[in-house]
Amino acid sequence: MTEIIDGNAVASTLREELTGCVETLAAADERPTLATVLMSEDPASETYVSMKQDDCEEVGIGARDVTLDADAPAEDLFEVVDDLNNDDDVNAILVQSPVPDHVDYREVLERIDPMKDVDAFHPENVGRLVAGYPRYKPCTPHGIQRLLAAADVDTEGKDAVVVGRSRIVGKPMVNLFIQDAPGGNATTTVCHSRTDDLAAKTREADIVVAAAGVPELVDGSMLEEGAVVIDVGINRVEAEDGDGTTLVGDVDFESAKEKASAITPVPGGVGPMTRAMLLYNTVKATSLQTDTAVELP
Ligand SMILES: NC(=O)C1=CN([C@@H]2O[C@H](COP(=O)(O)OP(=O)(O)OC[C@H]3O[C@@H](n4cnc5c(N)ncnc54)[C@H](OP(=O)(O)O)[C@@H]3O)[C@@H](O)[C@H]2O)C=CC1
Ligand SMILES: Nc1nc(=O)c2c([nH]1)NC[C@@H]1CN(c3ccc(C(=O)N[C@@H](CCC(=O)O)C(=O)O)cc3)C=[N+]21
Repeated sequence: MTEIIDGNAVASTLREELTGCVETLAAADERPTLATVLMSEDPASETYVSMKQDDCEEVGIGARDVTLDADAPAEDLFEVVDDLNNDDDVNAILVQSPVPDHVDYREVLERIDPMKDVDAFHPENVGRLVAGYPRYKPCTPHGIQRLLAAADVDTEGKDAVVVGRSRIVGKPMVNLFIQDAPGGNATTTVCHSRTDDLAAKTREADIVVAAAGVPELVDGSMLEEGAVVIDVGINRVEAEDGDGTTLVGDVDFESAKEKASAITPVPGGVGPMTRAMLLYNTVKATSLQTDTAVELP
């Protein structure tokens, strides 16, 4: 039987556990606060940001939301980041990507206080991760590690193939998989758009993480029997019946399910875990900044 890994359930348990940490911090008068910054009129970005705010409310984390016009000057965004950096009531900052073309996202990321950088995209946090002593683990790959653990998948000694090498998913996933730490010690191959014969690579894998942004790129014919399949893709495509749009992953779920021993669905797989790990990092950030000990789940 193929296990369908329930990201909503794993995320919900984690949120419940984090509520206790938030209470501990609040009792010390240090209730965590996450600021999200949205500079986009993209409906998907608006949805994610509002979901993050609902999550915060559920676990008792304070939410600040800053919205900027997509055509505002880059300086406005820099100023918002500076103000949030200097605001002692804000523990965590997330600037939703993508930002408009006239804004250099790299400059934004370098400006965020690394202690408040709960995405873990600041070069200091990336460097720490690569060097093997992460402060914050990037939310999506960290969430994937938690999903694998919840499905009793031991990564040690396994062959993992990561499809995609982005800053947000592929690269940090590779870095977590190759750490000598729980959830790591996998022998890891990273594939991208110039990879020759992707199917030959994925067929060698015990664990496939698909994060290419290409609808249903990985299908059952590209998998070894018994592989564990993690679908990161969130692609809104036209519904097959021509009636509106529907969400599909980077994996062809139906054919992949026939081969996989365990697989994440879209929606309800990696997405909810990304959001839960953001709450986790916000709690961790608050604990680090205030020297208030919490037992992170
Ligand atoms: N569930 C979640 O929490 C999250 C989901 N996502 C989703 O995950 C997907 C990937 O996101 P993101 O990493 O930001 O995307 P990017 O577009 O930044 O990166 C995509 C990566 O996939 C590679 N790629 C593209 N086409 C192919 C192909 N045909 N074969 C092999 N590799 C390919 C690209 O290669 P190259 O570098 O050569 O261009 C690139 O490295 C998207 O659907 C996104 O919406 C993203 C973040 C969080
Ligand atoms: N600075 C920054 N940090 C991010 O972490 C970040 C970002 N920018 N930009 C965009 C991507 C994408 N991302 C998702 C988070 C949750 C879901 C999620 O919860 N998805 C639900 C369904 C969503 C829906 O219905 O549209 C699910 O998969 O079940 C999806 C995608 C975070 N991102």
